[in-house]
Amino acid sequence: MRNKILVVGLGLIGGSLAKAFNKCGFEVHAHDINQNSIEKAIKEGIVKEKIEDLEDVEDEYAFSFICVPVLESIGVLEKLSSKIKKGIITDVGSTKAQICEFALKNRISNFIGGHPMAGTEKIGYEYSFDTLFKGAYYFITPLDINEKANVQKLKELLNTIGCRVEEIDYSLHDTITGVISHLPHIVSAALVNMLNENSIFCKFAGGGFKDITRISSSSPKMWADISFSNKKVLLELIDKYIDLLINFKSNLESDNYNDIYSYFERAKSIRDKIVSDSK
Ligand SMILES: NC(=O)C1=CN([C@@H]2O[C@H](COP(=O)(O)OP(=O)(O)OC[C@H]3O[C@@H](n4cnc5c(N)ncnc54)[C@H](O)[C@@H]3O)[C@@H](O)[C@H]2O)C=CC1
Ligand SMILES: O=C(O)C(=O)Cc1ccc(O)cc1
Repeated sequence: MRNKILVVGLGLIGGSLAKAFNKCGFEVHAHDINQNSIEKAIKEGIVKEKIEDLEDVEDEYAFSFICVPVLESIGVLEKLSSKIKKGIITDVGSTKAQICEFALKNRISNFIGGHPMAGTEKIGYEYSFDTLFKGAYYFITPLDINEKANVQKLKELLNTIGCRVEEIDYSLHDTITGVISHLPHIVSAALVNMLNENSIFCKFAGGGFKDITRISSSSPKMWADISFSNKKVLLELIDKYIDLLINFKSNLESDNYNDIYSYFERAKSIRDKIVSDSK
């Protein structure tokens, strides 16, 4: 049991975890509704066993990772928690309040929420790679019902694949990721949605446009799920964002050069600091 890991959802994140754990000597079993990714992973020697149906899961895993889109995660947790009683169940979902509140309500004390702050705009196992989490922040959101020893075990596992683990309250997590990840995806998609596929705008879209819109090539299912799962936070953030634009618009209308200058100056200084601090 000590070296067995189950991955449910063998896409970009599940596949990258499977590859990283396999490299560290763990035996990985996997379940996915898409058989192609599992078969490829078995051929590559990344996954040892395919789990056809979650009803058949044995209580033999030290860790089970739920790596499906967030609105699917609770259903998977419900099934897994009826089978896995000894090992730790965790997830990688981009939102944490919904699943943690489900675990609290149902007293699933072996569930610890998680979220790697690493990824790409690509979808599926074929784009997964074993070093995705190396040096990346990885949030975990322990609950009062969790055993401290289990939280420690999860941290140690994540450290072995190179993650910088940060413990955080699940609700604060959703506010932070709303600001730095979820709202930017909505804005990025809005900029692209201002064009239409054949327009002359697309022809001339250059480096800057491609930089700010790279993430709009991400999975629509994943981002629709995240939007609904973090609805309350996002509704507030969208209002704040609209206020910023309205303020910019009114400064432009009234030829207020100084405030328009300050808008860009403030953004440059914050952005430059983010980049230099992360070096
Ligand atoms: N893509 C990214 O950059 C990041 C994603 N996440 C989170 O990771 C999770 C997975 O995302 P990705 O790996 O990017 O998506 P993905 O689309 O590459 O992989 C998801 C996999 O889950 C499978 N799946 C879907 N529903 C299922 C179900 N009910 N039962 C079993 N398998 C099911 C799909 O067939 C697919 O193989 C999401 O919750 C997302 O919020 C977290 C950090 C970064
Ligand atoms: O491609 C990118 O830069 C991302 O934004 C990756 C990402 C997507 C979702 C997450 O919850 C965390 C990271």
